[in-house]
Amino acid sequence: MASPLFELSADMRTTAERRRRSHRPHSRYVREAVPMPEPALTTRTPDPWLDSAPLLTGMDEVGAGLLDSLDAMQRVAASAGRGPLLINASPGTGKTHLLIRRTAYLVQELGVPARQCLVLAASTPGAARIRRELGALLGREAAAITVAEFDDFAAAAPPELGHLFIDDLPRMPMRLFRQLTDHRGPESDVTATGDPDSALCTGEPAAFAAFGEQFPQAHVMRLSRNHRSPAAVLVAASQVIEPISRVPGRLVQPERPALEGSGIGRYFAVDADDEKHFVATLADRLAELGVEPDEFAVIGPDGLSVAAAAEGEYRVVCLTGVTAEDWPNTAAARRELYVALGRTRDLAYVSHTGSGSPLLADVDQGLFSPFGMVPQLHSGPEQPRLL
Ligand SMILES: Nc1ncnc2c1ncn2[C@@H]1O[C@H](COP(=O)(O)OP(=O)(O)OP(=O)(O)O)[C@@H](O)[C@H]1O
Repeated sequence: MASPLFELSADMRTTAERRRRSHRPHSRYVREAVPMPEPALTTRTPDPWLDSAPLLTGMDEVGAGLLDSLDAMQRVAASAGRGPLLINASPGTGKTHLLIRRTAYLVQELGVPARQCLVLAASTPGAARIRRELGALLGREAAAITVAEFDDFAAAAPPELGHLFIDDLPRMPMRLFRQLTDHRGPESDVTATGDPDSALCTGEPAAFAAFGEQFPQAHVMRLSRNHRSPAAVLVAASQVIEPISRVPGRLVQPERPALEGSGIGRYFAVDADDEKHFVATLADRLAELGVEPDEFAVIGPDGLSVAAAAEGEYRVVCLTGVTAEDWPNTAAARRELYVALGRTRDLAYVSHTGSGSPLLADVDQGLFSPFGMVPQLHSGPEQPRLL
């Protein structure tokens, strides 16, 4: 049963009734007030080891300890031998998680000197995460590993020819890629990760494309198990990116537990004020359910940009202002929608006035839980038809 908290406010009901009354008699749609469904949140954080165990039979001796939290494909990639390696996989498949463990594994198990490792991340939070997790895995030895973000490193002196790890290669500026790789042979020790579909740049992500030319013998590995988002969000994100994907035919397998009612909430707002009211109501309800403010990302005119949100992952992502004007059917908007949905751990919402972005029409409508003033097919008397 829906909680009374999600009933529409009295003034919204009045607006709804006014609209219904003013509806033209031959119109096919009327709007019906639907209360917000109760947010479906996970209570359990998956245990990487238990969840991956059935697939790891026979592999449990490989990198025991350091690689325990990896699934089978991640473990194969993390423990690969020397030489160039490219992990091409979608958001939430654990590319960064894997890169960190590969670095630790090479240092601790294969004897690669820590001071010869250079790990580069696209952003400050990304570099901080890598530093923190390497510290937890390697202890004091981690301090000898250079971890930097692209922007800082671009200004620094060229590195020694050690093992190079690049997280989020599609975002690397081409000049930095050249600076780092021009003097390296085709069999150099370079591990890079990335999803070309997530690059918000216009045109091909140049450094990602150049990796294959610079290192033609690189092993390219794909990861299909998604450890971040629920199935409904993954399917919707795949349907949005599919027409323009740079990696056609990519498989995505959800690993997060499926929850009842865990579709994508779609709020049909009456106007801008109503949309703001919805976001505030949602924020209050999530707070009551124990969702911390930094676990709830509002993306839109009054919230984060997609690029800013792309640095993190959130239990709840709410995309506001998803209108035809602001989210037209363009490759850039499509990519942004794919990236934004991909930040979700538990629940995603989209909200808009009017009928919404045409990109939403590419998503299987059964994946949405519509609420607010939802258009309904009018079941009035049939119109006479010409024979
Ligand atoms: N094998 C695993 N078992 C359980 N959780 C995992 C596993 N691998 C990764 N995760 C978790 O899944 C989430 C996504 O991982 P991560 O951020 O490394 O993915 P990513 O592919 O780098 O994502 P993005 O491209 O969006 O930055 C994180 O919360 C991470 O802790």
